[in-house]
Amino acid sequence: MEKKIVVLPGDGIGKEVVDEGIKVLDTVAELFGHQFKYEEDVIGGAALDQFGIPLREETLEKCQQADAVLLGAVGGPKWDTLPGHLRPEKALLGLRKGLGLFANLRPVEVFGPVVESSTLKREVVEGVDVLVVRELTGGIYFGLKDRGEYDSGEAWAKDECIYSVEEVRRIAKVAFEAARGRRKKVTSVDKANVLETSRLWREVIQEVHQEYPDIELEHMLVDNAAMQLVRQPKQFDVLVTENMFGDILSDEASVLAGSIGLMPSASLADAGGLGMYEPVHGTAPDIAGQGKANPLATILSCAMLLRYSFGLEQEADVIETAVKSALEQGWRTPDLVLSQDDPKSVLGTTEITNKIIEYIRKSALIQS
Ligand SMILES: NC(=O)c1ccc[n+]([C@@H]2O[C@H](COP(=O)([O-])OP(=O)(O)OC[C@H]3O[C@@H](n4cnc5c(N)ncnc54)[C@H](O)[C@@H]3O)[C@@H](O)[C@H]2O)c1
Ligand SMILES: CC(C)[C@H](C(=O)O)[C@@H](O)C(=O)O
Ligand SMILES: [Mg+2]
Repeated sequence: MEKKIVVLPGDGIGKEVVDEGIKVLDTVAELFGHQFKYEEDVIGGAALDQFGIPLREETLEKCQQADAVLLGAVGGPKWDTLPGHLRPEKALLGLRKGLGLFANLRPVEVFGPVVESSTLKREVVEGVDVLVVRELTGGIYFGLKDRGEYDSGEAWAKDECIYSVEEVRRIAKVAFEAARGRRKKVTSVDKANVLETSRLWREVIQEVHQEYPDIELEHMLVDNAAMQLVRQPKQFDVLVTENMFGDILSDEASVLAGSIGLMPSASLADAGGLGMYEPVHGTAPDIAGQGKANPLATILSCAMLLRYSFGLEQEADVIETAVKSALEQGWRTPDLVLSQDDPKSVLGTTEITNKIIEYIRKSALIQS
C-alpha cells in the first residue's frame, strides 16, 4: 500500500515523540511491504518563528491532499504572551476546523503491566477501558471566531459557546456507533442544569438514541463525571461530551492509565475522510530536550492512524501488542515510575522505541 502522511512535529517534545512514531511506521512498512511517504511541515511556535504565523494556508492545503496527518504538539512559554490569534495553539484549532475533524477519539486503556504507575488504587483502575468521544470543532473553542479578541489590559473578555443541532447529532452518532462495537453503553456528559448548549446537547443525544435502542444511554453532569472518573471509572464504556469538557476529562482520565504519555488520539471527519493523529499531551516544556519524553502515546496514535485511515488492522494490532510486550517486560519511561525504589528498567525516548521495534520485528517473524 502506498500512502502520503503529512508530519507536523510542532514544538517542545512534539518533535522528539513524532520522530519515534515515524521509526515505528517505517518498521511496519518494511515488514508488511507498504510505502509510506512523509511530507514534513512546521506549525505552532516553529511556524511563528519561521514565518510569523502559527498555521500557513499551504500547510492546511498539504494536509487536505494527504492520506493522514501525524502531529506532535504545539505551544510553549516562548510564545505565551502573544495575542490570541498568534498563539501556537490556534494552529491546532485551525487544522481541526479546516480539515473538518469533528470527532476526537481518546481511548483510555489501563495496560495491565503499568497498573502500578497510576496513583489510584489497583482495584479502581485495573481493567479500565473507556473511550472518550470529544466533539472537536464546536463549543466555546470556536464561538468567538472572527468577532475580535481580548487585549491584555481591557476591562472584560468574552468567549461564546455555540452548538448547532447538526454538530451534536453527528458526534452522537459516532459515540453510539462506537458503543455498538464495545460494551454498548454511552454516558453523555453535559452541564444541562446551567448551560443552554448543554440542554440542546441532551435533547439531541436523546433524539439520536432512538436509532440505537440496543445501546444503554445515561446522562451525567460534568462535575459529577469528573468525580466518578476517578472514583469508579469501570462504570464507563463510551463517554461522549463537548469540546472543552472532553479536553479536561481526557487529561484527568490519563491518571487512570498511569501517564498522559500513554494517551493516543484520532481526530476524524465524516466516514472515509482524512484523519489526524496526535498524542493527547502537550509540548511538556519541563522535560523537552532531555530525551526522556514518553513516545508511547504517539506510537499508539500511529497504530490508530493505520487502523482508521488506512484500514491496516493487523499492522495496528502488531504495534499495540509490541507496546504491551515492552511494558510487560518491565521497560518504562521516567513518567511511569512513581518511586525511586521501583526495580523497573527505565529507558529514554529512543531506547524504549527501540524495544518496541524489537518486539514488532519478533512478532512479524512469528507470523510469517
Ligand atoms: N495537542 C497539543 O498540541 C497540546 C496539548 C496540550 C497542551 N499543549 C501546549 O503544551 C504546552 C505545555 O502544556 P502543559 O504543561 O499544560 O501540558 P503538557 O501535556 O505538555 O504537560 C503536562 C505534564 O505532563 C508531562 N508530560 C506530558 N507529555 C509527556 C510525555 N510524553 N512523557 C512524559 N511526560 C509528559 C509534562 O512533563 C508535564 O509535567 C502549552 O503551551 C500548551 O498549550 C499542546
Ligand atoms: C493545545 C490545545 C488547543 C488542545 C485543546 O485544548 O484541544 C490540547 O489541550 C488538546 O487536548 O489537544
Ligand atoms: Mg488538552
